[in-house]
This record gives sequence, C-alpha cells and structure tokens, in this order.
Amino acid sequence: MPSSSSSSHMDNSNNNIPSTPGKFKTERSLYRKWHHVPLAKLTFYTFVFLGLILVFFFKTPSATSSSSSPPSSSYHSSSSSSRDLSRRSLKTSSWGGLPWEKRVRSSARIRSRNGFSVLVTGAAGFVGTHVSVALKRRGDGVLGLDNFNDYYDPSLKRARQSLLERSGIFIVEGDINDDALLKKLFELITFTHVMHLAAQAGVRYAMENPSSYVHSNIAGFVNLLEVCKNANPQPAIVWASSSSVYGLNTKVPFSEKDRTDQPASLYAATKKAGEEIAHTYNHIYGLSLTGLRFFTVYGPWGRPDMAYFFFTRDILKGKAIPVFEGANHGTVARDFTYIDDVVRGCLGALDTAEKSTGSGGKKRGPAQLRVFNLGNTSPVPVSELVGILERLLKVKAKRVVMKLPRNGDVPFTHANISFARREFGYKPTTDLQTGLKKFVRWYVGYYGSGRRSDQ
Ligand SMILES: O=C(O)[C@H]1O[C@H](OP(=O)(O)OP(=O)(O)OC[C@H]2O[C@@H](n3ccc(=O)[nH]c3=O)[C@H](O)[C@@H]2O)[C@H](O)[C@@H](O)[C@H]1O
Repeated sequence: MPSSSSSSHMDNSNNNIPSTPGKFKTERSLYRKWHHVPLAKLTFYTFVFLGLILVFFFKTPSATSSSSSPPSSSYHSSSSSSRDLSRRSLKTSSWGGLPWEKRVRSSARIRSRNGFSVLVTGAAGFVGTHVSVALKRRGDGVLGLDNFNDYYDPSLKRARQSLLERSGIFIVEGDINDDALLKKLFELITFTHVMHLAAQAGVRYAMENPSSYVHSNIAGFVNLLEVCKNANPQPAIVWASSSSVYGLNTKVPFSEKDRTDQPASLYAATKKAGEEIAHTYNHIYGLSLTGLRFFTVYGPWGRPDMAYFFFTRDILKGKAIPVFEGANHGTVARDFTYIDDVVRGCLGALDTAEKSTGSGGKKRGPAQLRVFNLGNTSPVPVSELVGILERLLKVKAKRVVMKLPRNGDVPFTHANISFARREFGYKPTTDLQTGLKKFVRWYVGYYGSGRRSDQ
C-alpha cells in the first residue's frame, strides 16, 4: 500500500501533465531550456533524481513492512509487529533470498530415520534453546524462529543463538505475527511438528506492559494456528502453556482436571485463553494440539527475569533481594522444575503427538487435544531457594522479607504429573539443590564471578 507521502509524490508528477494551453507553453519552454543543457550535466541530474527516489522508497514504511501482503520478490524485509508500540523490541527483521532459503532448508533437514522436521518458535529463549539442541542431537530437522525482543538482555539470546548455530540450527529472525514469513517457511519446509515456545513470559511484567501479552500469547498464537491449519499436511503442535493457569486454586497438587478459571495475572489469563483457542482449532480444523503447563522452569541459560537468576546476580553483588512471604508469614513455594526434565517432557509430548487430521483448512476427522503438567512434584519454599543459593555461592544474602505483592504472583504451585507419566513416561529426576548447582556453575562460567555482570 503506498504511503500518503508516496502518493503525494505521484500527484506532483501528475501536475506536470499539461492541462491548460498556457501551462503547456510553460512546459514546452521548460523542455527547450533543458534541451540546451550539456549531456553530462543532464546525466548527473538524472542520477541525483533517481537516487532521491530510491532513498525515499526505502524510507517509506510500506516498503519495509510486510504487513499482511505476501512477499512480492524472493527477498523480503519486514517489521510487521514492530508497528505495535507496546512491544519493546523488534528491530526490523529481514528474510528471504536464495542464501537464506538454503540455510532454512539445511537447518530443517531430517538426519535420522523417521525423524521429525520441527519448527521451534522462541528458539532463542531458555526452553527453546534446550529443546532445539535436544531435537537436533537425535537427528530431527530443526528450524528456529525468534524475534529477539528486549524483554530481557538480548545479548543472552544472541549467545544462545551462537550455541544453536554451532549445532547446525538456524534461527530465522521474525515474529509469529508475521504471517507472510510463516507462510514462506511452510512453503519451503514440510514441518511434521511445531514446538511453539515463543511467548511473552513473566507474571509481574504483565502489569507494566499488558498489550505485549495479548500481542504474543493471543494474537501471535492465533496467527501461527491459522498458518498451521492451512498447511498441507498440517503439522502437530506442542505448545507452552503454564502452571499459572491454576491461579488461585487451593487444592493441591494441581491436576489437569482441576478448574482453571481464576487466573491471578494477565499472563495466566492469556495462557488460559491459549488453551481455549487450542480447543477451537482442534475442533474446527482437526489440528493436533498438546499444551504443556510448565512449572517455574530453571537451569543453565535461564531467564534473567526469574527470581533464582536475579537472586544469584544480586547475592553476588551484595545487593538486597526481596523475598516474598504469604499472609500471616505464610510460606511462598514453587514446584521448581529443572530444564533437562522439562526438555524430556517436551520430547515425550512431541513423540506421542498424533498427526493432525485436516488439510488445507478443512477438518477430515477428530484430532488429538491434550494438556499436561510438567512439574517436579516437590514444591520448595522461596526462603529455602535462597538458602541453597547462599551455600552454593558462599555468600550470605541480604534478605528483605516482604508480603507477596498483589501483582500476579500466587502463593504456591505443586504439580500432579501422573498424566504425563502415563502418556510418555515423564519422570523428573533433578531436585532443586542439584539443579541450582548446575545453574550456578553455568552462571559463574558465563558471567565470570557474577559481580561484574550487569544483565
Ligand atoms: O510456572 C509458570 O508457569 C511460571 O513460572 C515463572 O513464574 P514464577 O513461578 O512466578 O517464577 P519467578 O518469577 O522466578 O518467582 C519464583 C518465586 O520467587 C518469588 N519471588 C519472585 C520475585 C521476587 O522479587 N521475590 C520473590 O520472592 C515468587 O513469589 C515465586 O514464588 C515464570 O516466570 C513464568 O513465566 C511462568 O512460566
């Protein structure tokens, strides 16, 4: 769509078309005047003029944004979602061209018998990176997709990207809301599975930037499902829901059969919405969909916005850490789940996912629809988490105990995992002490002593 400025440019050129005899005269005399200008000078001005047009074209938003129109050439540049001012992210992403397509194909190539071809969204994220490496290691084809937003330090995402590159995994830079990009990827690759991990995470940040949750967790998810439903064959989709959907429930441990209609944060509400949206796409289009309710996943290459991560940083720096407690000095606890256990759960879910039944947007029969808890089944109080970190780091934390703020946090989580155990043998094996030891080892290796890190 031409921008208003480009159409006014067109209008100006149209004004040069004579509409009155008088004006015609002026134009002709103008022509005569130019006729006598030396050829070299004329060529020079022509190039300047063409240069100005080119500069104008590339500065015009419609030239750099994919919006909803499909790519008109093999090279495409887009920033679809970056128009959404709620995002704190998204440099303009570019994709397309033969070398790019070659990298896409090579990354997605299956290298084992009966292997999958998996599109991993959020591949530069914490869980996305670990899952991608695990899939690649067993011979599946893996193509990553990530928008590298700046919700937390993007340099950590870049470091994860380098890690994946060393394993032969290419991450396409782009947003799940960019349907032209998604369509292009599905044109190039017949994905058997989509591991959808791209999301706006974090329960407390939802009060600061609510629209980013709607953008990624709802609009982005729907956009992805739209493209998947139209694909032929349709892929099976496994995606990240959250333990937060249990909200203010008091019955423990949390079972998939329990109610999930009292979320305590917008984050939780968007994940719950995702589960309902999944139901719809399964029902109407025959998409095979499996939602995984992750329980406070932690470990090496983790997310700096999570408590175990910034507690480590701040304890090492000698900074005070806010440790939440419940009403009447009640315990706040989490079913902290180690990343390797979660990765095994993700692979189990992918391996047991049945094929979608529809094709080209039409349902051909009933399809699989599942939700699993992926937790650790042994909640640990946050105060104990701090104690473990103190011992591992050999530094006493400056604890500031405060009441659990009413900003989306829930007092405790505890997973019942019997369903995942039954369906694909999910069995977490890492306790918090062991997992944090691995995390701290990674943290100190990555940031040095940690005292100099400023993430
Ligand atoms: O399972 C999930 O689905 C979610 O897990 C994670 O949320 P949470 O379980 O809330 O993790 P996290 O913030 O690390 O707080 C951990 C504990 O520290 C307490 N906490 C937190 C901050 C603080 O300053 N002080 C404090 O005591 C706090 O009260 C809590 O008890 C993911 O971030 C989220 O994206 C989602 O995936």
